[in-house]
Amino acid sequence: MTAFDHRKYQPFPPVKLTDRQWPDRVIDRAPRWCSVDLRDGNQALMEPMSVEQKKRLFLLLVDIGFKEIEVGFPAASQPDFDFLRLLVDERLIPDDVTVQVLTQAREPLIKRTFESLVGVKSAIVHLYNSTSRVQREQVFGLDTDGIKQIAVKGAKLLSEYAARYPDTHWTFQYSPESFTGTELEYAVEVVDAVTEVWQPTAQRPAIINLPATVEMSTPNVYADQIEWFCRRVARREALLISVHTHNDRGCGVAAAELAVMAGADRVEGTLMGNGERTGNMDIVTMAMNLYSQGVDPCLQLGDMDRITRTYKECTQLPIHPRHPYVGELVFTAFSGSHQDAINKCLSSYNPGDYWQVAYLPIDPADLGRSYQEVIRINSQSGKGGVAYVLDREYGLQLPRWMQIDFSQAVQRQAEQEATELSPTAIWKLFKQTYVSCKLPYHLEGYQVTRRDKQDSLVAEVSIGGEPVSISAAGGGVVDAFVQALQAQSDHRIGVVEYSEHAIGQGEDAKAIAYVLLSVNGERVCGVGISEDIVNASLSAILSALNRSPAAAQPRAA
Ligand SMILES: CC(=O)SCCNC(=O)CCNC(=O)[C@H](O)C(C)(C)COP(=O)(O)OP(=O)(O)OC[C@H]1O[C@@H](n2cnc3c(N)ncnc32)[C@H](O)[C@@H]1OP(=O)(O)O
Ligand SMILES: CC(C)C(=O)C(=O)O
Repeated sequence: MTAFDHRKYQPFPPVKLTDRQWPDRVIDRAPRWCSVDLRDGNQALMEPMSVEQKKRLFLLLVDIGFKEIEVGFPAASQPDFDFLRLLVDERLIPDDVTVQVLTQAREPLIKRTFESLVGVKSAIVHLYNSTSRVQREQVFGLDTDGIKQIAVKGAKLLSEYAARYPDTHWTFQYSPESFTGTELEYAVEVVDAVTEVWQPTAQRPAIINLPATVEMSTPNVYADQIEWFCRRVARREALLISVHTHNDRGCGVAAAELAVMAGADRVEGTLMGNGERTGNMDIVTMAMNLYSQGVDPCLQLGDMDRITRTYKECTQLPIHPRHPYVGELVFTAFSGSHQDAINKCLSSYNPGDYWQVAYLPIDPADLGRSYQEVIRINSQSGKGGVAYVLDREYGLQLPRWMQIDFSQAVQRQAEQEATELSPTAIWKLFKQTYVSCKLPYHLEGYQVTRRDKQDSLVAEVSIGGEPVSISAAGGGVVDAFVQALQAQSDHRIGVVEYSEHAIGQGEDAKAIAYVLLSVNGERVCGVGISEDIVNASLSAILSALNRSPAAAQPRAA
């Protein structure tokens, strides 16, 4: 028997709900969001945030548009208490933002919690106690009644203390902590007992938060739990059902999404999912998921650079490069077929169209990211990606046959170096491969005369170091030059493909010509770049000849 013995664990029991409604629902508007970065996120940090860091993160959360922010557990620590006082004393809480604070159901802690809130215009006091079987039996050593009494006692204390501070608009929140490990009938019983004390109304609702304190099942089971609870709980119309999921199984976002479909009105979570163990539900991901479905997330996430910078500075945590929507690499494709598809979709996308770009679920520009990073080149890349980089960085529009030719050189180089090739390295390789090869053929000068739709060309070419004058007439200068070269050598030379365009604009503009020659039946590409298009075209032909093994042995007459 190995230590990895699955019989140690038991499956999570399904919820008996045969007429569940949530699978057919869609989310068509954002839930009420509550950020718990400054509490649940903070309590999970190796070094909890300083007051100064908390202030910076709070201001960011306000700018993002959170209207409910859990700012701490003020009775638990002096920095949390001091931070709340700073928010009040420096008048940092906007009128449309409600701060939330967490407390256990113990009188000294509740008393201190209310003291920390003196002078706040509006606040949510969040009371919790664990209700799960494991906690009842092993942590608290109490039966179901004993645990319910903790909640009821706490609820009464909240009402009593709130009455002492009538200048603040109070909202009460209760969490049957470890809800996912609590029998549903019992969770309803405890919550009903709490709301019996508070007597919430539709005008003055209480928040009932149903946490997946530990994620214990697949998200559909959590959704069943939420739908079941919403159907059975008393005073449903006077309650805001909130969910607070953790990510132990990696499904924190999915669980919150399904829970909203199952009837939750409100979602608690943190930026980038920081929080206990594998983290809280990631609000950025859930909000961006909504956005990518055409639903307004009601959070301003466009300045993602500021969000990630502040997050990293305040939490001292890195962000994984593949973190949904936010990671450094999530808008980057290295692989060839992805690059090809992205390149094609981006070139046919017009602003105002629905976003339909393969492999990019959202427009990187919406998060302040650039198209620059979309395609990067390594040994997994293909011609489309290389062409995209050369176009984006250097204005080159490689014809397809040229893309195929050059991508082989890129592939070889990427494999040799076993690393990513930067745009500069690709450009250097392009010039080395096509433009800088000046032996044995080199163009020294030329003269063209056009008469009766015929170009007569006289060109000075150095062949293997020997200056040679060649001449011919043809339908165009390229045709004339090829004929002149052919007459000069033993080789059969034909132009299979030709393409040209300008690079840049104005005085600095250059011409680039691409050519695919057939030399004794063998295909070879060449490129010429020059201030003038004729020079570029002739140089492209010589570049191809220089690259042709057959023509590498010229017969200079
Ligand atoms: C899922 C969550 O994230 S819940 C939030 C968790 N966050 C934190 O704990 C961070 C801040 N906490 C703290 O700083 C401390 O725990 C404090 C200051 C709140 C309390 O510290 P202590 O008084 O030393 O108690 P401790 O945290 O060990 O609590 C254990 C005691 O409180 C009781 N208790 C725990 N939770 C609750 C609760 N919600 N309501 C009432 N009593 C509770 C336990 O039964 C235990 O009682 P016992 O001493 O009679 O055995
Ligand atoms: C206090 C509660 C809501 C909590 O943080 C949790 O259950 O994870």
